[in-house]
Amino acid sequence: MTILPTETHILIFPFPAQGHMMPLLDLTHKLATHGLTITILITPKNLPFLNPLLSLHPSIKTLVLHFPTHSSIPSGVENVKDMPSNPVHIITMIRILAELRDPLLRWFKSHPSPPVAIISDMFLGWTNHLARQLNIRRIVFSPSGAMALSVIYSLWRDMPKRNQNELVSFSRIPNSPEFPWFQISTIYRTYVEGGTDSEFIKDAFCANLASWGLVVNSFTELEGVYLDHLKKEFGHHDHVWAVGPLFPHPGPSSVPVDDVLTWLDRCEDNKVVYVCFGSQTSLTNDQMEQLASSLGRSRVKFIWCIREEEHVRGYNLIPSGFEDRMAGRGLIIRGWAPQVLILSHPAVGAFLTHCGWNSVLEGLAAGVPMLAWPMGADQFVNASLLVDKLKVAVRACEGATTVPNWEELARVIKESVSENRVNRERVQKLSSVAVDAIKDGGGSSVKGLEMLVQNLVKLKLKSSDL
Ligand SMILES: O=c1ccn([C@@H]2O[C@H](COP(=O)(O)OP(=O)(O)O[C@H]3O[C@H](CO)[C@@H](O)[C@H](O)[C@H]3O)[C@@H](O)[C@H]2O)c(=O)[nH]1
Repeated sequence: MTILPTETHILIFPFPAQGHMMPLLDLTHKLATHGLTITILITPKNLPFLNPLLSLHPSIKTLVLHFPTHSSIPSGVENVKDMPSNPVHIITMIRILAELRDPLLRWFKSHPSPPVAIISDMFLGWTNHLARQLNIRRIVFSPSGAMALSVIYSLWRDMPKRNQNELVSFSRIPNSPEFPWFQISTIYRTYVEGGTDSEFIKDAFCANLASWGLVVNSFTELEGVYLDHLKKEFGHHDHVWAVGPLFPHPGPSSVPVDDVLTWLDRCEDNKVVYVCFGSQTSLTNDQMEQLASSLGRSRVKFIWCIREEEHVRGYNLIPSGFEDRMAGRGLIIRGWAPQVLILSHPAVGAFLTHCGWNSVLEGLAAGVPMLAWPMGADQFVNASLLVDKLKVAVRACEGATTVPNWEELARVIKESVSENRVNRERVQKLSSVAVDAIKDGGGSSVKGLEMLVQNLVKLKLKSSDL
């Protein structure tokens, strides 16, 4: 019996944070291109994020479920981007989404041809329990890289405690990485044995490990050793698929995209520093002041994207008069910048980044050397991959609360666009490897995606046999 991809129905369940949603939506686009029948679970306020995807694939259905209410999430907020940048809020978001379990269960039970698998974000581990109850498969989607995911899994499985030398060692992971305690993800560091939220999160990560499959936004040529490690840890060797780099689809920008590109067109190649800390991170006003001083004194051209977070005082304040003083030399974007377009412009010579995994992949794919300022989550692991292993970045600063010294930062920024940059050639080589990985007709991630599709179609075949 042959099953067509269109007869295979899957449910996509993104976690509502830009850095998690956007790569999963690109994966969804690729799965739809392979002909699968897809439903995406979304809450009302996040629905507009699907517009670019739905206009490309009108056949994709949405399952819109009301966002659960919670005393610490203001009414109307349904996405991490609208919450203050604090890991506590992410934990609340992870916890509260589990309340969608019952409505989701009812939807499955009433659907004439329900999905045979759920592909859900790694922050939605509870969906594995639901999938078991429904006798279907759950596939974890990791928006983080394979090295970072190896560290995350290792933490929740082995539960290392804070020790005297403040160093956590991961001896089973290739190259035995070690990280100081403060660089370990806050979600793990704030774990309290027996605590309701903590035990829920622990159970969710263990459920990820027990899931049927794993899709990673990475590619073999970049993280092969860590992908192999995950395959061993995961137990199902052939159920780990690397499909990256995945990219965000063009969405709304806070400034006219043409204005930004025209501004860049007027700059010399490789001379502009692009500064952006992702969709969740805000700088304190002290950090803003030092960063502004270092950009100002370094005399480089720059684009600085600053997250808009109107409701939080003490953050994201641009020093008075700075913008006027920098007119012509620096472009400040408040809100959302067209990051992928900026990075791929030849004028951009360096990227000061918090090392969120999407930014890392976008910087690599564009062949732009990076200045690493990891702040939290998986970013210290990503920074160590970039700086120590791949040697395509240098350290600029580290820590969410660290106030950099402007002179030191100005020096690093200035050097990043100087003539004698050492790591530009290396990152440009990696860029072509990244592009090859997603090239039709043999790219490693294209093959990964095909294997994933085949496995999903086989699931339908098995369910039809029952
Ligand atoms: O003005 C902006 C700001 C961001 N982006 C895009 O937003 C994404 C940001 O993702 P990422 O760089 O990964 O940062 P975060 O938003 O901080 O992502 C969270 O999710 C990532 C994936 O798990 C983790 O690696 C990070 O540590 C975590 O903070 C990227 O695609 C950017 O291109 C824009 O297009 N314009």
